[in-house]
Amino acid sequence: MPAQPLLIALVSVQFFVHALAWAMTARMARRWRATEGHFALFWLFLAAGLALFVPPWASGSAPRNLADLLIIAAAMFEHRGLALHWGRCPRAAGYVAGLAAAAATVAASFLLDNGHGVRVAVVCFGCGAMLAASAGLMWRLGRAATPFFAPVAAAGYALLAALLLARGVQALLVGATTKISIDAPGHANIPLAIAVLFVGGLINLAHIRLVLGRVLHRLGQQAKTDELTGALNRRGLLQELEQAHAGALQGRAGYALMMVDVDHFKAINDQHGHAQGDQVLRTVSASLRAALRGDDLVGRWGGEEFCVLLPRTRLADAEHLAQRVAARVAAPGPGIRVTVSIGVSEYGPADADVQAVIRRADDALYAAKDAGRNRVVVAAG
Ligand SMILES: Nc1nc2c(ncn2[C@@H]2O[C@H](COP(=O)(O)OP(=O)(O)OP(=O)(O)O)[C@@H](O)[C@H]2O)c(=O)[nH]1
Repeated sequence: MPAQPLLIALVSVQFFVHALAWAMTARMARRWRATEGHFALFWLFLAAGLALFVPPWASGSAPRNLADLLIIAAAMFEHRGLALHWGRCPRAAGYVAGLAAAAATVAASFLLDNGHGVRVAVVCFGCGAMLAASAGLMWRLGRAATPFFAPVAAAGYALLAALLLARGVQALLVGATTKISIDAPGHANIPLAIAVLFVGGLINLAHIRLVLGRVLHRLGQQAKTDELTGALNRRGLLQELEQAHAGALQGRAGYALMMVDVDHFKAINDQHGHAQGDQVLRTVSASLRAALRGDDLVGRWGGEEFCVLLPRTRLADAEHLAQRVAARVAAPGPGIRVTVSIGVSEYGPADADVQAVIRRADDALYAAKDAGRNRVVVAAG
């Protein structure tokens, strides 16, 4: 197969993959609604711009100038779509000003008939600036999600931007042929075509991996969060408890536990309805978090029962915290007034696993219920 059709076919495939990557990652990250308009406009402007390079328009100077502006506009929509995807919303005014400056330059060069160098430079600078902005965006925004792939995407965008900017400077210095053929011998567009092909592929892969990282992170968070209260669910808290226990067994600091149960919750449901009961659970969960310290972890153990992990805490301090929690929940407020019973236990070196510590806190909780509720009972060590 001759080189030119092969390269054109490969570059087209690259653009197609880019479209697929965009649509797929936007859907995965639930950013499709925010970006689909930009996606459509990117392809519309790109297709219209590229169409103007095809006969019968290909030979005219005016269509070529229009094509350049359409391609710059496409690059702008690509960049803004990317920014919206990552939760940024750049002001439209900046793009409009950039496009207006490009249009003015192209129009001036067209009127003054001062050659094609300016035209090529404008399209290279316009698209290069957008790619450089995308590089900055990927660097800043993606870094926190998946450290390796964000710099890869940023470097890909930066490389393409540098190539385009260099091509623009070259066009200004030595002029540019109107011929866009990508395999004409010695033609300056060959490195650009190859860069689009390979670096574009790399960017797409990095972007897919970045979005996957975010989606997996979100799913991981969801898997250990209780939907009703926003606290950890039983699985999430158990993971934390097992980690704390393993650390304590290895000689790191111990921990204490609180089992917190809402008193007479069935009666609250019966009197006020299930929705009000749900609201009580949210309020109790929020009160627990508000009464505790930054690294204490609250989880919903099931039904109306909560479990709290108190890292690096001795029994006496845990009891004090439990009293504070009980007082806070029982404090008068706008909603239904409830009280809680709390059982407290502490890790001991004889506890082979975390279940032993949980069992002691549970027994203490039952003792609090038996003793009349609305109280704190501390498990014997
Ligand atoms: N609204 C609501 N109710 C729930 C939820 N999960 C469990 N429950 C209800 O919580 C009630 C728990 O009742 P019991 O186990 O008898 O406990 P209690 O009434 O709090 O009694 P004591 O714990 O002995 O003070 C049951 O009626 C469950 O249906 C929930 O997610 N939302």
